[in-house]
Amino acid sequence: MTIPRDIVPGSNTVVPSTPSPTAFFNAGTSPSYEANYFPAVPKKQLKPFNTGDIKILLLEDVNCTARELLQKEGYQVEFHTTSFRDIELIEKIRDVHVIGIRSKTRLTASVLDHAKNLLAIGCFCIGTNQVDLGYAAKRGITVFNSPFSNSRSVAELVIAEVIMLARRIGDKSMEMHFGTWQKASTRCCEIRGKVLGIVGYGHIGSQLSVLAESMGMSVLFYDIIPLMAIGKARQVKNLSELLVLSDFVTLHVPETQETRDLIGYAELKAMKQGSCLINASRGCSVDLQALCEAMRSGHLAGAALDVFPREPSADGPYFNEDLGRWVREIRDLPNIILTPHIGGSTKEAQEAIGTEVGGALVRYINFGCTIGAVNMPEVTLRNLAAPDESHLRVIFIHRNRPGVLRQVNDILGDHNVDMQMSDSRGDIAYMMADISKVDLAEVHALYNKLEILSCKIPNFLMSFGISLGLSH
Ligand SMILES: NC(=O)C1=CN([C@@H]2O[C@H](COP(=O)(O)OP(=O)(O)OC[C@H]3O[C@@H](n4cnc5c(N)ncnc54)[C@H](O)[C@@H]3O)[C@@H](O)[C@H]2O)C=CC1
Ligand SMILES: O=C(O)CCC(=O)C(=O)O
Repeated sequence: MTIPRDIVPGSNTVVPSTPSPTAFFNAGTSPSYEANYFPAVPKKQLKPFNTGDIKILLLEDVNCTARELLQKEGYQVEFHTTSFRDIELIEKIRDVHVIGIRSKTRLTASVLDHAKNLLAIGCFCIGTNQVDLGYAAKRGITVFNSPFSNSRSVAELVIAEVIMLARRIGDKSMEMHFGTWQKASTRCCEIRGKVLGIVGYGHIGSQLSVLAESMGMSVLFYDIIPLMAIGKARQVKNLSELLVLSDFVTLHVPETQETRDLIGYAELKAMKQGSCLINASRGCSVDLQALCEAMRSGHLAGAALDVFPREPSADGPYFNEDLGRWVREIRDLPNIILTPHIGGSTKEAQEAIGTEVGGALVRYINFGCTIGAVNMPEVTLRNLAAPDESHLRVIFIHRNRPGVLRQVNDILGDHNVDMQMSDSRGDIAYMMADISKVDLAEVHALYNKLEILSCKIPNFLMSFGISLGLSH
């Protein structure tokens, strides 16, 4: 078993520091980012570890606000504009401590098994369906996302699409690009007075509801939970009722077992003759074969798709049959707006996401704070103030079993436990404690005692705090 290096050469600070699954920090404050969060406390100067040793891999063109924020902390940041497929991803993820992705990179259990040092995953988006959240938690890997920074952008795209479909703008524009002046506007209508049916009335659905009403539409929504309707919107009892009554149906549900093929043959048949379908949630929610048939038969007048069951991993001429036979069929249909998963891709949204997720990662890496995590209990402690040099922050991620805290506190008990917080989420519990009167020489012993507790999350390589300490 390895033990943590405890002294930064030339300084008197404790190094083993990162929070997975047993880690130690000098409790205190971080150089830059943290100042915004705990401004009132006279800060104890903290250098919890050599931030230059932290390796961060950012994929899928994560916004530069995040890159800058992470670089400013001194981390090593490797940046790529694309996502990677499994083999390449496995190579890349092997040694990094943090990976930042958007919606395309699939972090399955088998990929995560190769990530020997991984502490945290930043999903720079809303959806987290691309990550095996449960498995990550079992491995002590904390996952963060940005729950609503791009909601408005998606809602605005959808409202634009409602108008474009009503006026068949996609086709008109295409004709003009090919040199055809065709002024006929049969089957074009205003959206005022039409019914918008929203499936999933969460952040995006409810924002869209406000926009749609302000443009004179009537809004119905269906959600699996009872929700307060905004304005004059009305919640309907079931999906069928919504489908029968709506002129435009738009999906804003997460990817789950229940939302897979939510709209198939039967649902499309139930939709009003001449109505339109919009999907900017996840591709697997609509059976595309059924949609193509409904469009070809004229039952549906139009559709807008921003998401697809399979999407290319890089930009380029890849929206072709390699993704599936449905691509050809869809590309050939009239009045269908196709966009490359850009619902959340605005300057405002991406900057906000970069700052939010980047910030959450910094707080986690530097302080073990899990606020904003989607697969771990949310735990934080206030900072210790100057000038006490003998404080240590202990993070212990463990299985949620009776008696664990007693064991842990037996070990910490020779010191003063200034602050402690513990919370659990399912089978995983997260304990953070700030202890004082710790001699640096005692850190190894403390670490070793915690390390052998059977309830600790098994970590095949003893994780980052340790390997960082001893590997060089
Ligand atoms: N196209 C794009 O670029 C983007 C797509 N998205 C997708 O949109 C989804 C929704 O985003 P938010 O509104 O922020 O999520 P949210 O979590 O705020 O709302 C989702 C709503 O769907 C409801 N829901 C869940 N299962 C349902 C079901 N079977 N039937 C009806 N309602 C159901 C939930 O109760 C909740 O109210 C995300 O999960 C993501 O996949 C999000 C952002 C950008
Ligand atoms: O912008 C992206 O890459 C993904 C947006 C999205 O689908 C999400 O936020 O869930």
